[in-house]
Amino acid sequence: MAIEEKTFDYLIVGGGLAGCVVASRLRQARPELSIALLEAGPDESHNEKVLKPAAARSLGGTALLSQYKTTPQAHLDSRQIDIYGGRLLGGSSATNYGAWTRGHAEDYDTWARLVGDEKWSYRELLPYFKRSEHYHGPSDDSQHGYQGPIHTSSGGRNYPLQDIIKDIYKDAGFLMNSDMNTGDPVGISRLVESWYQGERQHAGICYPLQGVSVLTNNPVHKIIIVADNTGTRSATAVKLTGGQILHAKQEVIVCCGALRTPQLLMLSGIGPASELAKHNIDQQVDLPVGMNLHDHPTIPLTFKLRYPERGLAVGSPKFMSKPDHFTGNPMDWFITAAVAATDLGKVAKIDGSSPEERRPVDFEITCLYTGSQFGAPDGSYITFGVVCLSPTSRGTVTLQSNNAEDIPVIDPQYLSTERDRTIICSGIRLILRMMESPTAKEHFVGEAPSEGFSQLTPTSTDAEIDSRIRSSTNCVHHPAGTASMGRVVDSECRVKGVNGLRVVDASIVPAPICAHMQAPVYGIAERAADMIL
Ligand SMILES: Cc1cc2nc3c(=O)[nH]c(=O)nc-3n(C[C@H](O)[C@H](O)[C@H](O)COP(=O)(O)OP(=O)(O)OC[C@H]3O[C@@H](n4cnc5c(N)ncnc54)[C@H](O)[C@@H]3O)c2cc1C
Repeated sequence: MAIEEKTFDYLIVGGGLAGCVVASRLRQARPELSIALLEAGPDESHNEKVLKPAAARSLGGTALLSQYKTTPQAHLDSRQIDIYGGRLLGGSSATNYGAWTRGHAEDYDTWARLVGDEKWSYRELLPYFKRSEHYHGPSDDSQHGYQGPIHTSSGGRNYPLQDIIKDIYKDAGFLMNSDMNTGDPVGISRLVESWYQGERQHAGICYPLQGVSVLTNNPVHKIIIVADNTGTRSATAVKLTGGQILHAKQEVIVCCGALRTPQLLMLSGIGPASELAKHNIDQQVDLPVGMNLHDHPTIPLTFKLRYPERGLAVGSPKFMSKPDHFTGNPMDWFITAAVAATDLGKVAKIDGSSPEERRPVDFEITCLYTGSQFGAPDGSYITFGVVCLSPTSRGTVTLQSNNAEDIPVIDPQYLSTERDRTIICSGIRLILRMMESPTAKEHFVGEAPSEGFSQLTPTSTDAEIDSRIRSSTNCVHHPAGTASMGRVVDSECRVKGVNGLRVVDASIVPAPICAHMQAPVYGIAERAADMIL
């Protein structure tokens, strides 16, 4: 696309979830501003694969979903794990699975404490969470917004196994939580999604961009930083991979997501000296860019249905004949929980941590009414997932080369701490125990491992479970923390040591949030837009 204008008030780099929110809010509040939103990928907002939940499964393998591979993971049998990221207007909000969870109030209060600024506490962020959502659920003005751009709902779910799964969870002692998005997600809650009436709600279409110069298919290669004669550095422009330069009168705002934002900062000379030197990049500012990568690892466990002919899961003709089964994810309930104190005691003995160091949430159990480990789903299986929501493992994003189009080197160090391995192991043991209940036995035959694995049961040894963890853990694509607030940006999202440069996206989250990341990032971007204004 030929770009007519060369100078804008704001240059927003990355037209993903956060970039669209910031561009839209700045323009709505101050229509006189000239704003360019520079997105590496195309605008495919009305593509069926983006809009419809069933078609969205075929986004994999297309250019709209970048498939990043991690480095071989030492604690996962040296496997390279796939992490996906959307590369189109709307970013990962246009390619994600649509789960809408806010996390625990304590996550944000910890964040506020870490950076010494109450603005990031749950109480202070709440208006921004509310501002982003249009919740189609019970009325609770104290916790929810009903006029925001993103329609969220848990309605329309009519899956045949919903009561059975709920009963299994209740029999295990978990209490119902009627609304997991109030700052306390603990318990059994119904899935809330950003699929609404069978269509994806994503930032690229839900946040109006009229009046913003949306420049798609325009990857940015670097931010141009100039120093004045006092040594003060300022971001003044960006250089596109095609060589063109666009100037910013006020600010450059980087919103490229937790894998690409650190890459762009380093390509621009912001990062650790040793890393930049490897690629002959002159250092502008020494900041720990690319450190502190955190993500949520997960492991699937598939169970075989006793009566698949009843049409209980994806693939069975009876299940497939019901159109309302495809208006969102084929799942109903989440369990959100902390690991048992006894399990933490075991961790404390190994890593020297205090067993009293407890968090309100360590993991989540999901249950998808589908299973595909033997090829295409045939309606015979369902799949539980254990997601480690409060990992203590931290990894890095570093440079592969000094070309913005190359994929950075991603090393999340999944399950590198005893605590994280214990959390996953506890979740697996919980599922195995729950599936021994009389209700579960009536409906399921047992765990159905893929070829080459032995079946897990409640009597499986820790070594057997550990072996499964190493060979089957992957991730739910929630990377964050690589331009961490407090270390790389200040509590106003400004890059330390460079005027006119901010980061607003999942990169700034300093410590893991017990949530799927889109609702938090919408809140963060709303908060940041207000700050910039
Ligand atoms: C497959 C998948 C499933 C997920 N499922 C869920 C879920 O169910 N629930 C949930 O809450 N979260 C989910 N997530 C995570 C969630 O979508 C992300 O955490 C969130 O979108 C992050 O927002 P962001 O603004 O930080 O980055 P993104 O939304 O990823 O946006 C980054 C944007 O920057 C662009 N960009 C990158 N580099 C450049 C460059 N050099 N120049 C110009 N543009 C650039 C990219 O193309 C992209 O559009 C999922 C993510 C994926 C990928």
